[in-house]
Amino acid sequence: MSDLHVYDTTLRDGAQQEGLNLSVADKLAIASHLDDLGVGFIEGGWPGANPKDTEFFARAATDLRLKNATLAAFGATRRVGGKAATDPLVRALVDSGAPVVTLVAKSHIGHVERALRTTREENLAMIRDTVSFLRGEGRRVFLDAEHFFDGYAVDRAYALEALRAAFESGAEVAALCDTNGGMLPGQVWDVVTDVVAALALGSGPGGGASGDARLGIHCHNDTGCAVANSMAAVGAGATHVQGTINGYGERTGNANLVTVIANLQLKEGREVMDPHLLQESTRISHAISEITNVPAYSRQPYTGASAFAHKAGLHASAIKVDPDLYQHLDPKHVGNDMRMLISDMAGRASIELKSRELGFDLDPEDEEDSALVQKVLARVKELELRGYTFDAADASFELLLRREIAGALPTFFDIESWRVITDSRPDGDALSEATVKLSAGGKRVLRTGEGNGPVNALDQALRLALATAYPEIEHLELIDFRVRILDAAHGTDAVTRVLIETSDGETTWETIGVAPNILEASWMALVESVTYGLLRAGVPAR
Ligand SMILES: CC(=O)SCCNC(=O)CCNC(=O)[C@H](O)C(C)(C)COP(=O)(O)OP(=O)(O)OC[C@H]1O[C@@H](n2cnc3c(N)ncnc32)[C@H](O)[C@@H]1OP(=O)(O)O
Ligand SMILES: CC(=O)C(=O)O
Repeated sequence: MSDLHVYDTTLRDGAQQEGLNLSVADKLAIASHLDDLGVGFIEGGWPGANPKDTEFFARAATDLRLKNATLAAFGATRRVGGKAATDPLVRALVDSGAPVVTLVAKSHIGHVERALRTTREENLAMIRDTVSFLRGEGRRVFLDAEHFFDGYAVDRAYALEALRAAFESGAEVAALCDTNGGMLPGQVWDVVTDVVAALALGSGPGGGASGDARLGIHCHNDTGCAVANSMAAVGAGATHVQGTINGYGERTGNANLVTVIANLQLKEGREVMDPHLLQESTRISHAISEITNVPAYSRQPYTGASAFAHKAGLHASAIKVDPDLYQHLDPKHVGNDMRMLISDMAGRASIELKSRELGFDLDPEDEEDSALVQKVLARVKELELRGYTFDAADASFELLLRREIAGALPTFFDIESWRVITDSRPDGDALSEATVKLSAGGKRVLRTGEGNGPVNALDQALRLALATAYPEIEHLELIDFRVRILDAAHGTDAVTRVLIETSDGETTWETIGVAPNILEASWMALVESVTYGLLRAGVPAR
């Protein structure tokens, strides 16, 4: 295994993302996932800065059993003119019990003079005093050299002096921070190369810094280069890399740690972590999205839902021969999957591969299968012209395919008719009432449902009508409903596209309906959603 430190700051810098607010329980749950992923260090927050972070460290001491990672507490150097030993925020770092303390310190002379409003000597004294004190308290100390790259451009000698002060006082790591995120990879490479030489680093164990000292990197993504900058720094000699899961962080975020690790390991051949743990990265990235309540970014490299999803027919036809022809690596390395998307850009190969993904092995050499593929393809193209979008409604595509394959789709129910009315009421609210007539379980059923809107009422009525024949329907929940008016420029020619997301508590699926009338489109998507739910549950037609 390589000697590179993998340092995660999701719980500290990640939590500085706009709209992200983690409870102590959330932080503990995320820390567990990070440990499962195999990161070396988990920065838990800033104890003393807010009660939540203080409590996190207190609870971590009793509730968190880390297998792989070491916990780090983040904080600042002591106050100007004070003493580390009596600084309450420095004391809180010790009291956190974390074995590692990461100190943010100024290395940019402009920040020393204008933000700290002190002298260059006092800033260096703050670094020395705080690092020495924490070392004396038995802590490993890492230093985050804030605004290092901008500071280096203004006064290289002073920026280096700040790092020397930290190392001479016993810091193990000095992480160069691109705090404003404005750097480009070439600049980072040049600066890190120079710092490694100037501080005579690179002669230590593992090709790292001399003695136990290491140079680290902490990048923000303001130029869209956080990952590339982190890679450049590691290439130039940094042996400690910081980042966050899903690239969370202040402003445009931090370097996405999974992307950095996967790049180093799978592209550059460095053994950063156990390959089995890397295979957990997609699952863990998504599990953490659930906790943060920030929707997973589908186009995220390696772990995104679309990272190995293929839409173009030409891609599919080559992938049929060998997936490597249109994929930069096997998604299994990061625990992701290849998926075929069906749309009007599909070709026969797309339909064949998607069918295989769904468990239907259609043989292109077989005349019947080939005709079926051609028919499905033609149907998809015709429907997409009318406003369907099957790449957002996988479940509806599966139903379309099954309708063409003899015996692949049971007839769960037959709709006779449906109707909705909406009443305005004296209290100002409007209430909708829907009536559905259908046959299921060998009986004709008529049910009425009420709802706060017409689609809600239709959903209720459909469920009531099916409940006796299919009690399994109780587990299905409509979780999202999206409407889009297409070709609105044509006024009355406009059609409505409705996408419905449904859950059975374990998984979710999307269905689609397209019609000139919004209620008709909604009804189509609802019927598809329920049909697919019954199919997934393995229920026989009754
Ligand atoms: C680059 C980064 O992202 S570093 C992480 C930043 N994270 C955060 O700021 C989140 C947590 N922060 C907080 O809760 C609060 O800002 C606290 C508790 C740390 C401080 O709060 P307050 O005492 O009210 O001070 P305030 O936030 O207004 O100002 C920060 C003070 O720290 C000083 N300071 C800034 N950097 C450092 C440093 N590296 N070392 C010592 N002091 C510093 C500032 O000069 C300022 O001093 P002043 O009060 O004499 O003006
Ligand atoms: C320390 C830190 O988060 C930064 O400089 O960006």
